[in-house]
Amino acid sequence: MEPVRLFNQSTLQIQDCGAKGRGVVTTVAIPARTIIDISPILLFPSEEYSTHGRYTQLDHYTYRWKGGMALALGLGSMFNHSNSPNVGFQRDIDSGLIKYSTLREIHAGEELCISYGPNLWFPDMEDSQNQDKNTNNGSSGGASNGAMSDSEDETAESFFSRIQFSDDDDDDDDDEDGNGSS
Ligand SMILES: C[S@@+](CC[C@H](N)C(=O)[O-])C[C@H]1O[C@@H](n2cnc3c(N)ncnc32)[C@H](O)[C@@H]1O
Repeated sequence: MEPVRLFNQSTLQIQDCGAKGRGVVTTVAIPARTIIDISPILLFPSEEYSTHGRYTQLDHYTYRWKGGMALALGLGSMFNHSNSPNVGFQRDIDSGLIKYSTLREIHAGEELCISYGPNLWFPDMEDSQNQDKNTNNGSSGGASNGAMSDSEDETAESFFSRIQFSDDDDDDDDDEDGNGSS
């Protein structure tokens, strides 16, 4: 593999994003179509993932990948979901990397979000109905909310089909538009 230059992330920070848990926020404005991060991945072969990984915290963090499931190391695991994402991603299967780029101009202080696709496994806190519920219940929500129990009875097959991050080498252009659903 050729050496890959990574990015200085001094203008991005991880912070508490309320009911969504931690998220990535920019401290400066970023122009559209700017690469903001390149995350190397750790590949879990399909069998290992279906036997072990899916029963762990990885269940919240992995991307579909050729031959299994991939954990993005670094920022790639920290982007929350939005139905109107401001960041797209493109997988480089051969190099084991995911490249993240802005889809539009982003203002200082904005959270950077990708689209996980249509089949979310948690109540989307960007959805105003869920925000209301969260406020009314006084629930903290976030990465460990009860939504995961909804998937406990799923088969491995349905589990793999509900994970949003893009599944197909040929749909990288879609990913760039933030619509990299399976
Ligand atoms: C890849 S992790 C993102 C980082 C995570 N927020 C954290 O604190 O580690 C995905 C998890 O973040 C939470 N999440 C992401 N986007 C969300 C959203 N729009 N609404 C509610 N929860 C969200 C969910 O719990 C999901 O399983």
